[in-house]
Amino acid sequence: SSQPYKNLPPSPPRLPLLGNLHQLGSSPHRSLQAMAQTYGQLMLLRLGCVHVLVASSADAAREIMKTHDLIFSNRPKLSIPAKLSYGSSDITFSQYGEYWRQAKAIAISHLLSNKRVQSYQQIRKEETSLLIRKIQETHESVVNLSELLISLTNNVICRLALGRIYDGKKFTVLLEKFFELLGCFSVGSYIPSLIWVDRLSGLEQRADDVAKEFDEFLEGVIEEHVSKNVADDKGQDIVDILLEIQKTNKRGFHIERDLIKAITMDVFSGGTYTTFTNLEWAMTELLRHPQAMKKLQQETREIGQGRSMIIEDDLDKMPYLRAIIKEILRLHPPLPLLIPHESTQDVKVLGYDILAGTQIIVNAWAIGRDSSTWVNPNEFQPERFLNSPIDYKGFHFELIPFGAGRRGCPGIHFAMVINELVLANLVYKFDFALGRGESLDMGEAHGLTAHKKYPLLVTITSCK
Ligand code: HEM
Repeated sequence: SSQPYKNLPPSPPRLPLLGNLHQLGSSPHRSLQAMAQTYGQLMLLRLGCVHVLVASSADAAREIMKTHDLIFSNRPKLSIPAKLSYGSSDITFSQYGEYWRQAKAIAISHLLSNKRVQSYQQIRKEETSLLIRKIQETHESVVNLSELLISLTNNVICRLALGRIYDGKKFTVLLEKFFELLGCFSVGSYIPSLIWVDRLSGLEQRADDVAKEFDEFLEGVIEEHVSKNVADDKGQDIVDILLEIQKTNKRGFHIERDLIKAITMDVFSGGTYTTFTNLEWAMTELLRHPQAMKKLQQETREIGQGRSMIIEDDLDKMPYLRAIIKEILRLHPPLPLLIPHESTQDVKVLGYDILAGTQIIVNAWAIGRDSSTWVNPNEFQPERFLNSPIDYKGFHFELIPFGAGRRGCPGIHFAMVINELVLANLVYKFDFALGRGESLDMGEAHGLTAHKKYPLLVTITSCK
């Protein structure tokens, strides 16, 4: 090739123009895992015109997100996400640099800090009781748990971010369209000469339309905050905090209105479907594994002592709950391929030369199921975490559902308190059986997050 003196990672054979694109299939994390079994923990693909390095082992991930973290902290320019993030001027899709550093620092120290997350306790409690009440009061014999969980996560995020619930059909449909587009494959991002395919298919137009509609919605939300007509929560929501930082300019970093809107969108795009996906798979695996369900119920019922609800202070005393959540994140990371990174310099990784401008995909899904690290990697065995120091916070590279290093997820604590609280309460309050006709299909939907393809339908057999 054009770099004969370089020691490039192994590459599968490729087609002209497409490269390896046609091999990704509808479940890229699975196809890439299979390819890595032949080509190794670091392999170099060509997706259209783009060189893509795929990391499929904990060692390879550690090299990328720790040893050479700085070099790999850029994001590739992706045309559809750019349209949905004010031209990549948010945290998630912005290029590595001072702007991103400032924006991320705001998220970490002002919006998603432990103290801030703590301050939202009441909202989580209210929304969890509402979920319980909805289940108690349902007249249906079969409950669509997926629908209830998505509505819970949307409501919690809406209240924390925007100060009140926007649950009208219009907003729900807008969010759905937004996620669908984020997960869409854009041909033009990989084969620029085929950008017309995205135009012809209407993909670009749809992204522009959704971006515009979201922008108008967020403008309305900001106006409402500026004129202080927020109906619901008295505490400060994320829009309030951002407006205050803008006004006082206390970080010495001027916040444009677009950044306020872009960060608010990050909270939705980063926080809703991921959180929901985690809860949905947790309930699904528990229904498939009645022993684990029983053990978790016992744990919550011993701690709950017949009180009306599990509260956040109880969660620390529930090691089995935590083990279950880790096991779910290992088997079903909501973003199986994380979010792509990009290298900014030539660098040597595990003996291979990686060129500047290479796109990086870390297969967190495959790493979580790597048989050289995990015993019975495809089995749901939460006990494996009971006496194990392994955590998901980005220090143990065998379990990286939130990524790691500079680009790692800033919302881990924010998401996990919701998930622990909701899961603990669901199993504390109810006994479940599978809904009629539900055979627990384990299929994954295609798109941004690998949530369940079909909704989880359950029957409530008793209520405490
Ligand atoms: C179970 C829930 C969640 C999962 C599994 C998850 C996972 C991830 C992953 C895999 C990344 C990319 C890491 C990388 O590039 O290496 C990420 C980034 C990010 N997440 Fe999360 N996330 C979750 C919840 C949240 C929440 C609740 C928020 C905000 C309220 C959030 C905000 C973000 C942001 C802003 C980024 C971009 C960071 C950057 O590019 O510097 N996430 N998340």
